Amino acid sequence: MGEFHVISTGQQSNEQLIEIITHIHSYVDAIHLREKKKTAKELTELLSVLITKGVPVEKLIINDRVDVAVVCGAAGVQLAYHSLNVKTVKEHFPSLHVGCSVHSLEEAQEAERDGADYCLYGHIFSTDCKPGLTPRGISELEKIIKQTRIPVVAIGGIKPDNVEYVLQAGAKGIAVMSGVFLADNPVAAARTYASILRNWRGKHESQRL
Ligand SMILES: Cc1nc(C(=O)O)sc1CCOP(=O)(O)O
Repeated sequence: MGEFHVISTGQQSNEQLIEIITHIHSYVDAIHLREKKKTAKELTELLSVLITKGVPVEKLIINDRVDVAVVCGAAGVQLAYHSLNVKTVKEHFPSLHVGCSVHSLEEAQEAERDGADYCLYGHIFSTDCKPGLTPRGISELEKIIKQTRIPVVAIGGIKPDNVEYVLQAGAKGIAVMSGVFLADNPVAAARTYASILRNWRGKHESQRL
């Protein structure tokens, strides 16, 4: 409970990403490199520098590029509808942590059947990253969580003041893009989310004792 995923925007240079990620990795549980415009070569160079600078491979998740994830020893991949399918990736790379991006109950259940380790479901709240699309909202999130057995991480418009709602709905965690990578101060932003998640975990773990 209370996992913190951050997702790169695809709008930043390797230098900017290195600067941000080397300063925030200790506050987060997973760093998704969602760099659709970067070549395999640019991505592997980025990963190589991040790893050399001490970013743990266990936290590195590569969006879509199974080849890059495997070659660089990243912990996982995040697959979308246009990616290799979850089942194929799991068959070939059983030790790779596989997340699947889903937008409906049917897709979440399919991801589960195919062996995904978790799914990212969104977008929950309105976000500039999905202009013109209606957000799915908390009650849909809750419905999906109740009807799937794999962990559901909530994405889309997650800001410090709405984190609690998605956790209350039963999400395994949150995934944040602009709230961290496009913040004026990404380190302070990451620290803020991490602190909210830590408080939430503290409160809920003590309630279970
Ligand atoms: C990358 C992505 N996927 C989504 C989905 O619904 O699958 S929403 C999204 C963007 C999330 O950005 P922000 O945290 O800035 O709202």
